[in-house]
Amino acid sequence: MNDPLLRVEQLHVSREGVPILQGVNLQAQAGEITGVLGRNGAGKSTLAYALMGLPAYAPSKGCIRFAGEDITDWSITERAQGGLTLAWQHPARYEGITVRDYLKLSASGAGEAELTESLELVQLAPSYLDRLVDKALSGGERKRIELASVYLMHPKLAILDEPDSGVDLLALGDILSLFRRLAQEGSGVLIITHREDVASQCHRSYLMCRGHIILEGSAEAVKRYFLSQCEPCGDNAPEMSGEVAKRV
Ligand SMILES: Nc1ncnc2c1ncn2[C@@H]1O[C@H](COP(=O)(O)OP(=O)(O)OP(=O)(O)O)[C@@H](O)[C@H]1O
Repeated sequence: MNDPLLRVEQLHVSREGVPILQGVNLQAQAGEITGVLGRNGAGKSTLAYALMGLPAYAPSKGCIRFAGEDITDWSITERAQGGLTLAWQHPARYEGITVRDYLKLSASGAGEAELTESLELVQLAPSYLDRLVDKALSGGERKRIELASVYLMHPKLAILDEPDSGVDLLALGDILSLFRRLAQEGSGVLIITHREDVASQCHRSYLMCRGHIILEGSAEAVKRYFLSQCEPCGDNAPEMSGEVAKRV
């Protein structure tokens, strides 16, 4: 098998002295959608921020290899220039900038037709190009615009942190078809989600629990395990030991 686009090995990340990720191993391939499924607090966003290179999430141990390079010590800018992009769980507002100009930050050479097509893919009318990316846009509209900008970037790897958050009115199928299209055009897509119906659309999935990857396998098998085993466990959460995920 080809070297994967992304290979994470034994990643450990702490926040203010508290260990959050504890030996995470995972891979993502170009042209595929990979899912990381887990309940609230499992460590999914921490993983996304560590992959993107946010300084507060620098790993204490482990290695991130991307497109054949060890990027563990690369800055966010270097990772972005290398083709890694993150769509945030809660997209930012950019006061005073139009949607057109915001999208052009992702694809400076894009013409009007390309910008309009990217909005169509997230079910927004072309008239949104003239709107401002400010508080007058709903959270769901900002999220769709952010997803359109990720599409326009054609990144090597798009990391999508809870990509459906705030988009209740947008049929899940619409955003999933956007991700499928990104993958068909050659990007790797890493979806981070607590929704098993989102994860079930991936080519492969990982199940994360309390900072560990506990299971990897086909999206359907991981979903089945999640639904049958992963009740919210609160204080009764199992102690994690060992760092090798079960394969299903
Ligand atoms: N600065 C911090 N200090 C201590 N614990 C932290 C800190 N930041 C995050 N955590 C804890 O790390 C765990 C993982 O957080 P993270 O946001 O990565 O989870 P998540 O899986 O993305 O959750 P959600 O689905 O709710 O967004 C949580 O228990 C959280 O409380």
